[in-house]
Amino acid sequence: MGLLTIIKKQKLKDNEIRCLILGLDNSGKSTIVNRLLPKDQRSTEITPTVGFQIHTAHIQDRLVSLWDIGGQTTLRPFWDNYYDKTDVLVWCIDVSQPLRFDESARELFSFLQRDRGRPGHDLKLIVALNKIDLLSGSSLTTCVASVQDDLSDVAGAGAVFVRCSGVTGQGMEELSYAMCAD
Ligand SMILES: Nc1nc2c(ncn2[C@@H]2O[C@H](COP(=O)(O)OP(=O)(O)OP(=O)(O)O)[C@@H](O)[C@H]2O)c(=O)[nH]1
Ligand SMILES: [Mg+2]
Repeated sequence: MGLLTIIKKQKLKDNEIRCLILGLDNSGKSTIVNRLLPKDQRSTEITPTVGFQIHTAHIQDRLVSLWDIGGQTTLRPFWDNYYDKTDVLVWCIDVSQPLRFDESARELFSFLQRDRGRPGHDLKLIVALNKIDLLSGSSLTTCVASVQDDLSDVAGAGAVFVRCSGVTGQGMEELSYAMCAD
């Protein structure tokens, strides 16, 4: 391999972001990841993730590896394995399911227990308030306020909240920007 090729590869690597997408089952993680991919690489059908899937995409001029891990109860003990090398954690939550907000907050808390010094330092935490297309008007306002209330203490002051819909694509630009902004 020539020196130029090595330098080019290193540059690409330096610019790479490792993004971990976690959250409860059915919150829409894989649907969001699918939306972040170029149109010709998107799946037409998303099924519950058993284990994990890794995709790589150019987002906002950065090379991003997207680690999409299944959220079913039996898979959650394995989440820890992915924490260490993560640059950006996208915590996905279904805003249309207020009955699961507590469970989501508890799981995020427990996950961050691994190393609470990281968020806001070498780990960017983004909370994706997904499925906003299922709510409108005052119910959307109420649910978003409630979920932010439940999660903001756990997520910490530096966390960024983005409203989005993996199905309609609303808010995906903001999510991409939040993932890649310095
Ligand atoms: N209306 C609506 N439905 C969504 C949205 N995002 C995901 N869904 C639906 O929610 C269901 C679950 O989506 P997935 O992307 O498989 O959820 P997941 O979080 O990856 O689930 P696990 O892999 O089991 O952890 C699917 O039927 C999706 O079509 C959204 O923004 N709006
Ligand atoms: Mg999935």
